[in-house]
Amino acid sequence: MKTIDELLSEGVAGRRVFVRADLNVPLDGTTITDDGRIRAVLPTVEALAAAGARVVVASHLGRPKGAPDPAFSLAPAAARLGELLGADVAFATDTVGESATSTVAGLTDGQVAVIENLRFNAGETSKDDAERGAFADRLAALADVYVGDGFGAVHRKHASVFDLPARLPHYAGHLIATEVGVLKKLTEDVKRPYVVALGGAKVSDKLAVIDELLDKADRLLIGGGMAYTFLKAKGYEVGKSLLQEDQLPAVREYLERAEKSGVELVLPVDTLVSGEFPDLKTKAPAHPATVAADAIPADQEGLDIGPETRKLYASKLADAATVFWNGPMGVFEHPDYAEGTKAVAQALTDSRGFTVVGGGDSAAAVRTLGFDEQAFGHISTGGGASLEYLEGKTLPGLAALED
Ligand SMILES: Nc1ncnc2c1ncn2[C@@H]1O[C@H](COP(=O)(O)OP(=O)(O)OP(=O)(O)O)[C@@H](O)[C@H]1O
Ligand SMILES: O=C(O)[C@H](O)COP(=O)(O)O
Repeated sequence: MKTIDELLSEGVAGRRVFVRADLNVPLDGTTITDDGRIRAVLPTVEALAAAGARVVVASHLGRPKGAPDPAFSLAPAAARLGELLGADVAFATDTVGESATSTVAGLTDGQVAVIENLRFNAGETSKDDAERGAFADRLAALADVYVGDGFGAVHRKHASVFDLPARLPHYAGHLIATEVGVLKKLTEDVKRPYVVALGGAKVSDKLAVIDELLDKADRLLIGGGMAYTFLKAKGYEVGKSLLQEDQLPAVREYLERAEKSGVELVLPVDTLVSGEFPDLKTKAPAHPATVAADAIPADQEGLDIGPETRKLYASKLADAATVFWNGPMGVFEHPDYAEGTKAVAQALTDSRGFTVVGGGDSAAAVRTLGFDEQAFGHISTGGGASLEYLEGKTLPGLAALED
């Protein structure tokens, strides 16, 4: 894999460089609540701009349905990138149309532009190779060189991640190089006990990872939206909680395998529940109840791990030599459901082992809940991406950067 350092030594002045970043930041309306993913790509963008490149930054944001949707505009991220760079950043209001073409044509050496959310075009995420390829062709027309630096999206076989680098000379940016360097340590010579804590809401994406982790980790702690499919698989009622019904047979198999192989698969013993999802805007008090994990009422939804589980998980993390954590333990964006995530973050900061936090929301949680980033071994910008890397899978966005 060639890196940006090689590109810089070849010289980039006057060349149009397409930087595929992951600017998928959490938003409250148009306000960015955590800009970690924008900061993470700064070294690459700054180095290219300083070397006189005409930098075209592109990303997805959220999951719009293949057409423009103002709620998912990248405009706030472009503005924040400009603030962090201390420079004007041009913004194209489309991806490959008139605005993008003229914005890129108008760049002078050392200037930076951001184009609109790549997922406003159905070709970006299409499963059809030809449709993705056609979009990649149009993106390729905007640049001379490709730099992959959107680590959080390298597990996606999407046009800008997988097909575009095949069409241009391609290099890995600083963020991807750093992320891969750290995560490699967890696949090669991992110090034990190795404990993995999993939570979050992308349950269908992430349940499959457990299959592999059962062979690699010594202990798995399950929280967040992920937990309820496990509780259901054990025969408990989970009410209105997040549930991945179609994966119940697989989860039952995981429980059996863990039992046989001696891997500790630890599930919540209690949970905070409510009849309704909390208001994340007003943050009005939610008054959750605490119930045992096998006593979730039919009309209630589990929204955080409970106090006994917090203590249990802290104790299971205390002796870890290596910890990987992805996915908040609850709906941490609301203060009434943040304690589970805080307890796990605290246990990691107290740990003397090597600790890695992965994921857009997990990293945002650590920062917005007031933890010191320096107290963690590494904070990865990718959740799904880092999990799939740890699984040993070939990630499309990394494979595409190979020579
Ligand atoms: N019990 C729950 N019910 C519903 N949502 C939950 C629950 N627990 C956590 N969440 C939500 O999970 C979301 C984060 O999940 P997600 O899987 O996207 O993690 P992530 O760290 O961002 O990883 P990635 O980078 O792969 O997206 C948060 O917005 C949080 O509110
Ligand atoms: O938040 C993430 O994990 C990345 O930005 C990828 O987003 P996605 O899960 O919508 O592809």
